[in-house]
Amino acid sequence: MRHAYTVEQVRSAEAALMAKLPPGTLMQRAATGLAVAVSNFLGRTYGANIVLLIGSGDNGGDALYAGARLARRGARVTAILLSEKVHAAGLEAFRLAGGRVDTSDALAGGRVGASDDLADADVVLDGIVGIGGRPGLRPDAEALVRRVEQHGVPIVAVDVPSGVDVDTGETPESHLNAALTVTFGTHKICHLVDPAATACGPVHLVDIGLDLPPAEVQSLQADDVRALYPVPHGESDKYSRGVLGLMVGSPQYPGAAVMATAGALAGPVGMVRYVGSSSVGQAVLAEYPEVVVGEGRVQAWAVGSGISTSGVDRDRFTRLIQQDDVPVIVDAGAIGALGTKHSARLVITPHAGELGQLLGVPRAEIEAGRLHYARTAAEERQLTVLLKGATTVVASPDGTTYVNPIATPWLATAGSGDVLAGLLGAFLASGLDEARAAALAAYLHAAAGTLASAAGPITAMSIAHALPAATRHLLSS
Ligand SMILES: NC(=O)C1=CN([C@@H]2O[C@H](COP(=O)(O)OP(=O)(O)OC[C@H]3O[C@@H](n4cnc5c(N)ncnc54)[C@H](OP(=O)(O)O)[C@@H]3O)[C@@H](O)[C@H]2O)[C@@H](O)CC1
Ligand SMILES: [K+]
Repeated sequence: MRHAYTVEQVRSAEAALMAKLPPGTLMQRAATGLAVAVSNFLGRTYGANIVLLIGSGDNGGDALYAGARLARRGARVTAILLSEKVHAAGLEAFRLAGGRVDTSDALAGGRVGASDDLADADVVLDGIVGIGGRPGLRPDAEALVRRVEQHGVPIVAVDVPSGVDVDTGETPESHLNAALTVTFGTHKICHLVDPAATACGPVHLVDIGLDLPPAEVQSLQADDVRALYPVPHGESDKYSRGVLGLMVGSPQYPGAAVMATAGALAGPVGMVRYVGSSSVGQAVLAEYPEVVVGEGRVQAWAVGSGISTSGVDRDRFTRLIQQDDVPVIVDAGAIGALGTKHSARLVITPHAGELGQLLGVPRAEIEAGRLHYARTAAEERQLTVLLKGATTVVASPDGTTYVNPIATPWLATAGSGDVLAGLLGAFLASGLDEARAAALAAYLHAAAGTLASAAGPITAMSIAHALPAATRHLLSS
């Protein structure tokens, strides 16, 4: 599991550890890990041209100490100071190691020399601001960063890409985009949550020995998927593996029922029941003869994919969400049919527009604050939210939050959400709790999309068809 923490949690863990160690130990651990990561990124150190952008805090201190190490190993390292006040001991160590300080009118924004340094750089280290910063780049920093981008020089962000909101993953102001982020002690929320997560690039974690409380945000990794996946055993039968009821698809969108069924049958479920109009039932049977069409006992329901809100059978839906023994996935049109009260355990699977409608918030605001709004909806409505998007967020009413680590823009294809609803239903019917079922489904759906897209553009059915191979690969690796 990958865990992410708030700045406050990181600061108090750092303070507790620093109290037990000689002064400066943590920064030296951070700087050593950073220098190694930069060397690995470059593939060489001797002779490399490295530029440091240095802000006023300890983030700049990390970069200066790492720069000193790289200079001692033969790199040509130049620091551009963005503040009159920088980490004094770090600057001294940097100078002693042979590091150069670019003084070319740096604070006034002229930067003739800085421009030359940047044009020749193999990499730029962003030590402008770390977890102590406010979102946004100041004009000086912004001008330099844009120049780095113009020269096409890759940026390694120290701890976090400067400008992002560390605790929310939001990017309300200008920020930089890193080719690699090297962070210390633990992941922070901006490393996992978009849009900031995209700005981080790959994230390399340097262990500095922090002792941390339970995490704010978690992200499943391949070994978690292996541990959680309900693999059938010798005593399993179709009922104990779980029966999923699908109330999805409509005469207008019969394909949604076929795609949700495809997703469900590629999951861990023992049996799928279809309940709905006979023409849609026939379409499902034509593709999947193993489906049982008609009423009967189920361990979970998936409702709403391929049904408009006006097409939802309100009486039936209200009864489903007022019982308390069978969890219900509420997708697409059914999200719009949700009232304020329910007794069943619910998982809603909106995209940003649907969540916006539910909360009365513009779609763009949801996109910019995905974590916040997923959590708000989960808490206010007392249900689990799987918010679809480039990075899928799962938030449950008790605060447990997962962020899907795999993003593939190819997943944005018609019917992809129907496959996901079916797959999620399969995990829920197999007995997993809502948050884990949603996190697993999002992970495998994205893994299957990634696998399928290796051969080019994908359709929803190709995602479903790649699910068994993606699952097999994960379970056997
Ligand atoms: N603590 C530890 O044990 C360890 C910490 N470590 C490292 O320390 C980092 C945190 O250091 P930190 O607390 O000094 O904060 P940091 O982010 O460098 O600077 C904050 C200052 O920047 C300024 N500023 C604010 N917003 C800004 C903006 N948008 N753009 C530009 N400037 C802005 C503002 O000062 P001002 O300029 O306003 O006077 C503010 O005071 C952490 O990320 C990690 O790298 C590691 O060594 C591991 C051990
Ligand atoms: K930084």
